[in-house]
Formats: sequence, C-alpha cells, structure tokens
Amino acid sequence: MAAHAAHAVVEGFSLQQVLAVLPIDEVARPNVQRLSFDVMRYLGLVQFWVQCFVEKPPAPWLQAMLWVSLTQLYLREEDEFTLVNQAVAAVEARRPHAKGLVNAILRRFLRERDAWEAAAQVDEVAAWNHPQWWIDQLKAQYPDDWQRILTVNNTRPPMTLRVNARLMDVAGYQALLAQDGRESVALSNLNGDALVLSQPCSVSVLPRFADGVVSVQDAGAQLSTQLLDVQNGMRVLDACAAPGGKTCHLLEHFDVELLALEKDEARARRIDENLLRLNLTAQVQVDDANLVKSWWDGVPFDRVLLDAPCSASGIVRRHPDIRWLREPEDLEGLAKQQRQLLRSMWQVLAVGGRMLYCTCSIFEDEGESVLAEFLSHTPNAQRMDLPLIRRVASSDGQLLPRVDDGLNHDGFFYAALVKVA
Ligand SMILES: C[S@@+](CC[C@H](N)C(=O)[O-])C[C@H]1O[C@@H](n2cnc3c(N)ncnc32)[C@H](O)[C@@H]1O
Repeated sequence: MAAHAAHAVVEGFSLQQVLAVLPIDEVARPNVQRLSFDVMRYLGLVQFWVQCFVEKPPAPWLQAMLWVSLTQLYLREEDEFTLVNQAVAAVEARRPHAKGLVNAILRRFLRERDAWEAAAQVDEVAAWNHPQWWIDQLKAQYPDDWQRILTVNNTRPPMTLRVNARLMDVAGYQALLAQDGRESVALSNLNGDALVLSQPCSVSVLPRFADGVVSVQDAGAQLSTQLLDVQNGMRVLDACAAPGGKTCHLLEHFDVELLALEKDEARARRIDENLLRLNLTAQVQVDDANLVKSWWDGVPFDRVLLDAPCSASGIVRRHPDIRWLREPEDLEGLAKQQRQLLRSMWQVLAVGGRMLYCTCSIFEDEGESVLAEFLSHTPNAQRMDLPLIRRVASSDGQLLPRVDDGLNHDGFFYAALVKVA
C-alpha cells in the first residue's frame, strides 16, 4: 500500500488524497502512513539509487516498492533481514516473477551501503531530498540557513498541542499527561499555550480532548493570536478560516464577534466541528473572500486575519509530499491570489484597524515580495514592527522551521498592517 501511495504521488496526487482512497486495512493504516511519509522524506535519495544501481528500470509499482524498502533499510530502524524478507514476500504476492530481482537489489544495498551513500553525496537532489529548483531557491534566499531548513524539512514532525486557555493552563495539562505516563515540553519561549509531546499519539487517547481542553496545532501557527493584537468586544474577520485552528485559538482568548469565511464548503464544516468540540461560537460562512459584496454588511472590521493559501513550503516536515508536487510556476499563481486577497480584505478593515497577513511559506515570492507590492500601491497601509518574530527569527516576519530546544515550529510568514486615515 505504501508503494501504491508513493507511486501515486509521483503521478501528481497528494499523499493525503491517496491514503484516503486506498483500501488500507485499519490495523495496518498507521504503519502504511509511516512508511509512505518516510519514503517522501527520502525520495530523492532512493530514486537516485534505483536509477544508478538498477540496470533495467522495473515497472512503476516495483520501483515504488524499492523506494519504500530502501528508505526503511537506510533508516536502520528495523532488523534489515526482516525488512528484506517482508519486501520480497510483498512482491511475491503481487508480481511473483520479480521476487528475485528485488531480493538481489536490497541485498546488494546491504553489502554496498557505504558506496551507495557516497555516490548520492554528489547529487544535490539525492543528498537533500528536495527538487533542484527548491534547493536553488532556498540557497539564493537563505545563504546561511538553507542546509538547516532542508534538514528540518526531512525530520518527522513533533506533535504540538494547544491548550485551551479558557479551560486550563499548559502546566495543568502537562500534569494530566504525566498521569497517563506521557512526557511533554512546554514551548514557553514562543507561545504560552503550546507544548510538544515527546511521543506522538492518536488524539483519541489525549486526556480531555473530546471536552475541548486541547487541540493539535503547530507552535508557529499559534503566534497569530498574539500578533493580531485583539481586545474583547472587537469585530474580527478570519478571511481564510478552514479548518479553523486560528479562529478557535483567538476565541479561546477573547470574547469577540468573529466571522470565519471559507471558500471550500467541505473544509468549512471542519471549522464547525472544531468550534463545537471547543464549545466556542463564531459565524461561519462559505464564500469567496474576494467577492466582498456578496458577504460584507458594510460594517468595517477592527481586526482581519488573512491566512492566505500558499505553497506550504514552511510545513514540509508535516506534509513531506508537497515538495514533489509543487512546480516553480505555481508560485506566481499563488502570489497573484495572495495580492488579490490582500487588496480585497483591505477594503473591509476599519481605519485604525490591524490586518495580519500570514502564510505557511518560506518563499520570498509569497511573503516579502507580495507585501512590498501591496504597500507600494496602498498609501494608507503601515507595516508594524513585530518584536515577537524578531526575537525568535531575527527577521521582520519570516519564521523559518526549527527544532531547537524550546523553539520547535514550522515556517511562517507574518506581517501586521495598520490602516491609517
Ligand atoms: C492556509 S489555509 C487556512 C488555515 C486556517 N487559517 C487555520 O489556521 O486553520 C487557507 C484556506 O483558505 C481557503 N481559501 C482560499 N482562497 C479563498 C478565498 N478566496 N476566500 C475564502 N477562503 C479561501 C482555502 O480553502 C483554505 O481552507
């Protein structure tokens, strides 16, 4: 199943889509997921090996079986002979004639591992497991940090929780987790509500998850609530709201009148589900934020959160297939959407009000460039300093993905704009 999933991603389907439709036995699902996600993190490497060391390219599914098996052998997390035997058994069940070939290639890897690894070092795609255009873009933008970013992108993500400030504080929730034998680390350097579990688990076993005491959300995403600078009683718009992570976090802190807009109806239902579980209230409306006349009653908003659709280049560790699905040309289309949304949302912001523009991208084309273009055409927009971002990221608004002590978060771009008279 993991080989089918890997092959489908190479054909252009997202892993999430594919894993939702493949006939996977529920007992096997967590392992299929793990194998599929792992192979995405090492796809450049294992494709390079198959290309270099397998003389005649095997059929697509067999190639994908080799990618999955080589990834697991490379990671050295399981007994290598068990892995080879199981890979061969899986091939035998579907393509009996290819069993010998797969057995020979995997055993050759075990014998020649050092040489295979050394060969991959001279190929950037194999060494960094990202497409060449992505590596080049990061090198140009972050000459000192590109290697660190790519390394973080290839790690398994932490399971980060947000404790519902209306019901409990982080220390209280850590105590509940400890009663169940679960260790966690508070990310108080970054955000007062965030903690990382030492071992990821299913939400169904998290204490009081069903009662809304806790949600799953990256610590970088949790910064939007502080950066929007909301006060009780304000009228707030979340213009691109699904699945509602940022909407719910805001409502866990403030009593505001909140409109959550979302273009995609199916995704909008997830905002409702989250509000219900967390016992919070907002007006959820399915609409295109750009069609201002169709949804706006003409009363300006004190705060607007614009969490725009983007390449998701900052959350690659959580969605390791993204890098293989995106094309460099996608960035211009996304930037166009972002510029359009900024212009539309500016119309509904009150004078003196604040808009927070954010994306989960680390590409300049979707952050600073979009903002510079907007500011050059909008004389009544003033960019605010964001000391919180400067403290943890030493830049104006670009948070790069990190896994240091106390700073474990995805990559985000944040910019706060005030509308002057
Ligand atoms: C980055 S996600 C938002 C994540 C959300 N803010 C959260 O924290 O859970 C962007 C969302 O914007 C929606 N979207 C894209 N274009 C839109 C538009 N023109 N109007 C409204 N929603 C839009 C997408 O369907 C997607 O759900």
